[in-house]
Amino acid sequence: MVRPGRGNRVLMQLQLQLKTGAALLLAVAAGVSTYVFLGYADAYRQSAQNLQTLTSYDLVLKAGNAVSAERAPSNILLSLDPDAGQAYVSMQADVAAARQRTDLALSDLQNLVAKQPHDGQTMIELAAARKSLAQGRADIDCLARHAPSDRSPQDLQNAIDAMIDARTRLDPVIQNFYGAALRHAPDQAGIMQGALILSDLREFGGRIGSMLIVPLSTPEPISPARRAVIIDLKGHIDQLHRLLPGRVDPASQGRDDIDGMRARLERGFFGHMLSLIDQLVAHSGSDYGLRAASFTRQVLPDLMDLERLEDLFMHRAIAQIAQTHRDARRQMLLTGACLLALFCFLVAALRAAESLIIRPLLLARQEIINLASGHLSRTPRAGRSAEVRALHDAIDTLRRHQILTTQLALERDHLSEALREQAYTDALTGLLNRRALEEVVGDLSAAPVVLREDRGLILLDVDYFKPINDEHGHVVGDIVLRAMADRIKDVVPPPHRAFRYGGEEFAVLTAGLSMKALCALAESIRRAIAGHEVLVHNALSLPVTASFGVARGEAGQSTWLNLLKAADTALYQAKAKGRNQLIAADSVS
Ligand SMILES: Nc1nc2c(ncn2[C@@H]2O[C@H](COP(=O)(O)OP(=O)(O)OP(=O)(O)O)[C@@H](O)[C@H]2O)c(=O)[nH]1
Repeated sequence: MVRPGRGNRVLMQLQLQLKTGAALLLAVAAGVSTYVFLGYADAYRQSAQNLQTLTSYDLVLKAGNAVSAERAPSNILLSLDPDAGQAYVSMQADVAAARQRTDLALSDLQNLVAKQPHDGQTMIELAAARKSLAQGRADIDCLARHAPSDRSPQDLQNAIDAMIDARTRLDPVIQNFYGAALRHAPDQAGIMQGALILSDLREFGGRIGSMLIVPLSTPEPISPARRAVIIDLKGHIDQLHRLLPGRVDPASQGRDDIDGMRARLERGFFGHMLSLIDQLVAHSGSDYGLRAASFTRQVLPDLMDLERLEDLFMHRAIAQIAQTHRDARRQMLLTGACLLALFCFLVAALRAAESLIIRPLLLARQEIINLASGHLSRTPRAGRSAEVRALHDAIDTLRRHQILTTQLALERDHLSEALREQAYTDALTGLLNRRALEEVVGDLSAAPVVLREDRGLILLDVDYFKPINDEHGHVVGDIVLRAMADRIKDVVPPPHRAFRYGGEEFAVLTAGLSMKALCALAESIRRAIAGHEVLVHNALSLPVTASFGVARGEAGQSTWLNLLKAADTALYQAKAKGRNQLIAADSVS
């Protein structure tokens, strides 16, 4: 039995399961991808912040170095005579260039501090540093305009101290940025600390040199106070030297990388410069053999090496963070792209499952239902996969079988109908036979059957038929019988029915006719028979008559047996009365 509702539900459930499965898969994938994506997004955001922090830290170190470095050309200028000509003018230009670099670095730093949420103290310290720097520069410019002999040692020292003070004012600013950088990029702490140490070494080395400018310029012995400062600074330098990271390999001294610079520092700053200072301190009070300008020029390359190494340190740290930043961005984009691709794949898979599986199954199911319901024509199909094609082949086989079965059933019905007709038809006349009448009347030997509706029965028998047979033969007799049947057929209208009752005897069974109408019908038959001779062939035509017995039974009162008896008796009477006439029986019980 076909159950369309259930089949539909199964397919709907399959569709729902597919969608639920895909949604679950997508949710899990989305969850995992989002987790990974957020991780990379966080790393991306963090690395961007770290990069910003390190860049800012680099900026503040550069500003500190610029302030420290500005002292070298200033110190040389203070040891030159304004009448020295080109050397003086050239050094003035160097000082101006150094000041420009310092101003630029400080402006960058100030802009940075203004943008970032640092405490107001940083701005105050920065302003104080600029103020000291301006003071130092004014003092230097003032002193530089006078002949060396007119420059008092104290004024010189004041100018140098103002420049040192400017750098000292920057220390808390640098510490602030260092602390922030450590918090944001703790994995770069070693490099950042190394850079800070180098910046401090640059400053302390510069300060020792500055402590010697006045004695070398005057020249005069190094005062105990200056000596104490120099010893203190050397102590700091020793401490920082021990903390300075990096492997010292003399073999790498010629290279420009971190190891090369580190090796050069050992030989230059920690070797040559500190030895030179020790020598000058040891010669205090005698001839130093060196003036301030040449001293400064000798130690300047060692100090600049400190700056270069610091640059290398910071560059490496920034490059590493920048790489992390790029990696995080790439991974973030990759994860996002994978998530999108997965989403598109699942949607496409769902759509494909719907068009390649669900829809073909639904259509195939409908086609099977149609076949089962007797609609044998092909319905629209979908799907090209081998499995669906196999299903369609199976449906086609089923259709062919259904068509064959239907044809066989039709043929069987036709055959049954033909057999049935044959069984109830008289072969000679084509009228219904006696068996057909008995089918209506029932078994007369059993209990009498009362009529369920008004019935009329006309029995007619051909008169003197035996002589026809005898005289002309049975073939002619058969022709006469067929002619009788044709005339009866012509006269008896449906739904009344005519039968060949046996031999040369016929019966007409009517329903719902009154006795008068019944007699009129019998009379019509009689006239149709008696009115024209039967044309056997061109040379022979035979006059034929028949006798009629007519009876009528009423529904619920008469029985079939009595109706037949009454009609038969009436026929007998008609024969007896001379034939070619009809006799109507009395009411039948
Ligand atoms: N040719 C032919 N003759 C048949 C057929 N069936 C019965 N007969 C003949 O019909 C004849 C009937 O004759 P009867 O019973 O003596 O009746 P009748 O000669 O018609 O005389 P009444 O009926 O008394 O007028 C018989 O000779 C049967 O052989 C048939 O199918 N074909």
